Amino acid sequence: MANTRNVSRFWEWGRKIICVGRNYADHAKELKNAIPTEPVLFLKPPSAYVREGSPILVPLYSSNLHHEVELGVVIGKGGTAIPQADAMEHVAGYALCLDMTARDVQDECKSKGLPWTLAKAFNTSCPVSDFIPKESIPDPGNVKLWLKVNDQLRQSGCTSQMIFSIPYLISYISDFITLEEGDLILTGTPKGVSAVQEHDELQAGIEDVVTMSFRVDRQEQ
Ligand SMILES: O=C([O-])CC(=O)C(=O)O
Ligand SMILES: [Mg+2]
Repeated sequence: MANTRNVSRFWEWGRKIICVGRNYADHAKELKNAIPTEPVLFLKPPSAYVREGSPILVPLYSSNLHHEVELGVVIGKGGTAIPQADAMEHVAGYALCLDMTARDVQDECKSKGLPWTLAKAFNTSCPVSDFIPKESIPDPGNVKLWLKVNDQLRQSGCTSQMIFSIPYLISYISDFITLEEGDLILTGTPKGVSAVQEHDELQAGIEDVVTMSFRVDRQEQ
């Protein structure tokens, strides 16, 4: 069994954040991306974490910062080439996460064939909830996620819509990138992504499990 106690403050561990993109067909379509035939991966550094009480900062170089609500999977036991059948033994728990994305920068990177680093990995690009012990989400393949901006519902989806399941993702990622205790996997966002502005209030939740809220500020010059 994974040791859930150790990683309950996983954001302080300095471990990697592995993000899966285009894992919901409805979101891939809204951004006019093809439905992937294998997982699309990118990384955020641990400096991207932000916790409730601190604001999400719009980077100086972006004028189109988007929210993406996602289920995060916290790794409790590391491994390489983890078989799908064993994958859930490596999970300590979950977190509600936002994959904040400078969409204008990402669009430019995409058109130039450049990596998404400044679009996805800037400071405060990964707001996270408290740690959610594994037992609190018995079926991570069927949880409802939602996000509101200033009390207006923008995203509402269910992890049952994921193209690649959590066990598949853990197995796939660990073939190439060794997973370590305290790593976080962001499993992709459902449709409804949209822009946020300075002074907006974001509220997000996993139905019946957790809610969190963040204020948006502009980064100081
Ligand atoms: O930027 C994107 O659209 C890819 C992504 O992170 C997601 O689908 O969650
Ligand atoms: Mg995302």
